[in-house]
This record gives sequence, C-alpha cells and structure tokens, in this order.
Amino acid sequence: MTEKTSVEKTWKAYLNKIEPADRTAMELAKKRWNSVAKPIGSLGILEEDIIKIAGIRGNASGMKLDRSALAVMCADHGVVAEGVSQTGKDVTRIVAENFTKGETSTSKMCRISGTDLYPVDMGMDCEPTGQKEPDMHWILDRKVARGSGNIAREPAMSRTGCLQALLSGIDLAFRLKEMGYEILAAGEMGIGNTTPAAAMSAVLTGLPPEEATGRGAGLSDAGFEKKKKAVEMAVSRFYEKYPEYRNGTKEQYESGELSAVTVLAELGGFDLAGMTGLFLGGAAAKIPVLMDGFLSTVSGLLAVLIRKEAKDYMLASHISTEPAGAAVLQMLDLPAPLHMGMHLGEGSGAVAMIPLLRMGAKVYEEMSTFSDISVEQYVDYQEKGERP
Ligand SMILES: Cc1cc2ncn([C@H]3O[C@H](COP(=O)(O)O)[C@@H](O)[C@H]3O)c2cc1C
Ligand SMILES: O=C(O)c1cccnc1
Repeated sequence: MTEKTSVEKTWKAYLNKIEPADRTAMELAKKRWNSVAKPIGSLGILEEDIIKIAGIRGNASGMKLDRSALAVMCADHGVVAEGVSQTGKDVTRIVAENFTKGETSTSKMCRISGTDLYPVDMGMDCEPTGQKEPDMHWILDRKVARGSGNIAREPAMSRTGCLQALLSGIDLAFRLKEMGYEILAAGEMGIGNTTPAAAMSAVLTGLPPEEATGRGAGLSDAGFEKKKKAVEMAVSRFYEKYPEYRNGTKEQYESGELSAVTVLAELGGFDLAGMTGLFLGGAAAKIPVLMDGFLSTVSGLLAVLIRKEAKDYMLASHISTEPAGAAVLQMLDLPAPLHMGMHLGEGSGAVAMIPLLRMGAKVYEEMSTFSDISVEQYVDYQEKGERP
C-alpha cells in the first residue's frame, strides 16, 4: 500500500469511529441539574456544558474535570511573504520554545487553571526536534513540512499533507486521553495564521473576504491593506479552481457534496489542520475539547463540516474580536460564554474556561437537592413553554 492510500484509509477509519454523544446520559444530567437546590437553569451555559460532557462520557455521575491538557499546534505560513503580519515567521519558533519553559502568556494562565501545556510542531519552518512522545518540556515533533504554501498564490498543503496533519491531531487526542486527561483544549501559534483563517471563514460563512479580514496580532493600516489583498487573492484563486464552492452551504459540506478538507488543504495551514484533527480525535476518543478564539473556531467549524457529530464533543469558550469570529461561532451554533474582547490565541480563551467548568462540575456533583433541604422541587417552566 502506498503512503497516500494508507493515510486515506486511516482517515476514513477514524471518521467512522465518531458517533453522537449519549442522549440518555444527557437527559439524566439535565434531571440532576433540575433537582439541585437553586434556581432552575441558573448556571446557564455551564449547565449546558456539563450536560454535554455527561453525554460525551456516557455517564451522568462522577463528573471529574481535574486533569486538563492544552495542545498548542505550531506552524509557519508561506503567506507571510505577502506582508500580512507585523513580525517575521521566526517568532513562531521562539514562542514555541517558550512554551517548553513556561514563558508565554498562556503558560502563565495554565498555571492558574491547572492545565498542562503541550507544544506541538505541526509544520514550523525549522529543523525537527525529533521528540516523539508528548512531554511538556519538549516540542512534540509532528512536523509534516517546513511551513505551508503561500495561499495567495498556491495551495497551502497537498491533500495527503493535510490528512497527515489531521491524523496527528486525532492521534494526539487519543494519546492525551490515555494519559488520563479528562478535558482537552485546542490552541495554536503560527505567525500569519489569521490570514488563512480569514480566507477559510470567508469561503465557509459567505462573508466577503474584506469583511472577514482583521488585524490579527496587530497591523498598521498599510499592513492591513496588504492582508486584505492577500485574503482576496487566496479566495479568488480558490473559487477559480473550485467554482462549485461559491455560496456553498453547511448542508452541502455535511452531505459530502463539498469537502471541508479541500478548503483546509487549499487555504489553511498545518496548525489549523492539527486543531481540526484534535476536535475530530476528541469526538472519536470521546473526550471534550474546548475551542479558543478565531483560529480555533474556524478549525472547529471545519471539523463539524467534516463530521457533524463532532459538534457533540466540542465546547466554545469565548468570542474573538476578529471580525469573522462571531459569524464562525454562529455557523457552529455553539454558545460561547466569555465575551472579554480577547484575541490572543495560544489556546488562552479555552484555558480561561476550564476553571469555570470545574466550578460547574463541583456544583453538579456535590450540591444538595431540593428534597435534601426539604424544599418542594422547583418546576421547569421553561420546559413547559412558559418562560423564554
Ligand atoms: C509574540 C507573539 C505571541 C503570540 N501568541 C499568540 N499570537 C497570535 O498571533 C498570531 C496570529 O497573528 P498574525 O496573523 O497577525 O500573525 C498567532 O501566532 C496567534 O496565536 C502571537 C503573536 C505574537 C507576535
Ligand atoms: O482570536 C484569536 O484567537 C486571535 C486573534 C488574533 C491573533 N491571534 C489570535
């Protein structure tokens, strides 16, 4: 079997593992919430998320979220040559190294949130580290290539390269679950990566490329003009090659008439593909995966367009201030509890969400019920259609 055929086969096998979350466990979890002695539904999205996690685990009791891991997918982007970023690609590697030393913004947040951080080289433009096992003090080597193509002028990845990155993300979700983690978070580091994310969000949501493009990590007016032009060139190049994707709908992706893998291979990058893989792997391995901001939610949307059941295993954290952030989340139709004006990346929003989920789990597991405190059970009037 050639490598290409074997990659395609493994990819199909993983996708076939993904099934909807356990609805019975979710109903039991909802009942448990409604029995807790507090106003019904009063923890809002935290309650919804805990119900979702019960469905993922297939168990409404023993809700534990003590062990959390963040995978930070790192890669370089050929489109940086168009002047779309304030810094050069070397910064990707510098920040990636700093994850191993606990010296990044998200590393600091991880300390507070009690989350282990695993940096992963999905495709940085540097020598491979050769580190084959996940270890927080080394950059895990899952390099597919030394950077992606310049999407304004050529495909980001070959289909096989893209599938390899997706499979690495899937495999990592399984590995982290085996290592005893109960919840995962997806993050990225890749100078220039808001450009491919903007191009893909334009194709997937139908937003005009100009409106889907933001200033990323920060750009001057002149830099912003270059970035809008690069996104426009990338999207036009894509539609010229694949005219059937113009005005594509969610249903067309879900039915297989259009392929989110094609969009990712043409307009994405190895970091974004790694995160898409992590979401699909979480679904296949039955472990919840939290999304972060713009890069993460675009990757999440791709995962759902590849396998709609993957959505059952994904949780949103915050709404990025990048202009297409809200549209992507709307298409995903997953509620994001945090609106903090964040746009940092590295998985920061997802890491911020983890302590909140732990609080939800604590109330869910330990709180007394109405009957425990001899108070008549509150009625869920929302369920009866009497409350919005
Ligand atoms: C020092 C530094 C640390 C970062 N941490 C996350 N990002 C964020 O900014 C990058 C995307 O923005 P753009 O598309 O404008 O290059 C990504 O690496 C993202 O994670 C960073 C950016 C920089 C410069
Ligand atoms: O929303 C994000 O995740 C984001 C936005 C800009 C730059 N880096 C990350």
